[in-house]
Amino acid sequence: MTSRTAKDRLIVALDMPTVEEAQRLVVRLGDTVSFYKVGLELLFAGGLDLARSLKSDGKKVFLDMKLLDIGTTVERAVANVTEIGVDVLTVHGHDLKTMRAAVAGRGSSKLKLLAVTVLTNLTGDDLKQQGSTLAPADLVLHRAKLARESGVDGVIASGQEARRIRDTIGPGFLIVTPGIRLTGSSTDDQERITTPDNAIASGADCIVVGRPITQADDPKLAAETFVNHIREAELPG
Ligand SMILES: O=C(O)c1cc(=O)[nH]c(=O)n1[C@@H]1O[C@H](COP(=O)(O)O)[C@@H](O)[C@H]1O
Repeated sequence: MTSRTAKDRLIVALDMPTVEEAQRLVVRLGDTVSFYKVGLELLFAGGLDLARSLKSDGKKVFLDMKLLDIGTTVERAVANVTEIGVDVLTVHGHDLKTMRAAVAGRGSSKLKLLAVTVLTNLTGDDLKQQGSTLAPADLVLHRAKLARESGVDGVIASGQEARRIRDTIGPGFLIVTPGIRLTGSSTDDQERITTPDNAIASGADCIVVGRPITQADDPKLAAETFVNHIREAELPG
């Protein structure tokens, strides 16, 4: 996650119903994509085996489990995840206990832990329903500070919040941003979206892209387009 070629900064979310479909997509994407996210949908359809096989093919793998439970359970679950040999794991960033338990469970392994701040499909009204009086950007920043304090490696947030997180917390703290869309494309069920260019220019380390690539007529071309946007955003000035 520390390498910073434009290609390594694109994480493709393999949100697909079956491992076979995901494998076909990985073959089509070939060398264009080096980093994959395996999340809840695929995890309940044999996704862990796919995660292992992606690792043995030299890809980076992000296991998106969004863990949230009592500390003992989180700690032991994360300890078991370290045995799988993936690169990144998500936990919820709601409280210090969960994140500290994840850090304890990671032990001395190289597993990177990312805390999910406020899901990118949520708005201020959704937060009010949850009983929070904070605006999404303020709650994200609050949770990013907790995440820093807990010892996890970084956060998942919208690109809209990346600049504030980077300015407040500084370098060396990972910011990974889903909810990425090219200008004019469908937002699907996402709310706090940004373009890849804006996310990278705002200090994001990596962007997560699912449907704009997985459901594109030409997924390889779509992935190349996102890598090009990252590259352009990296250019000085
Ligand atoms: O943890 C995540 O990866 C995540 C957090 C978040 O706040 N928002 C979010 O969309 N995601 C994931 O990022 C991916 C976004 O997919 P698309 O909207 O299809 O690009 C999905 O796999 C989501 O599960």
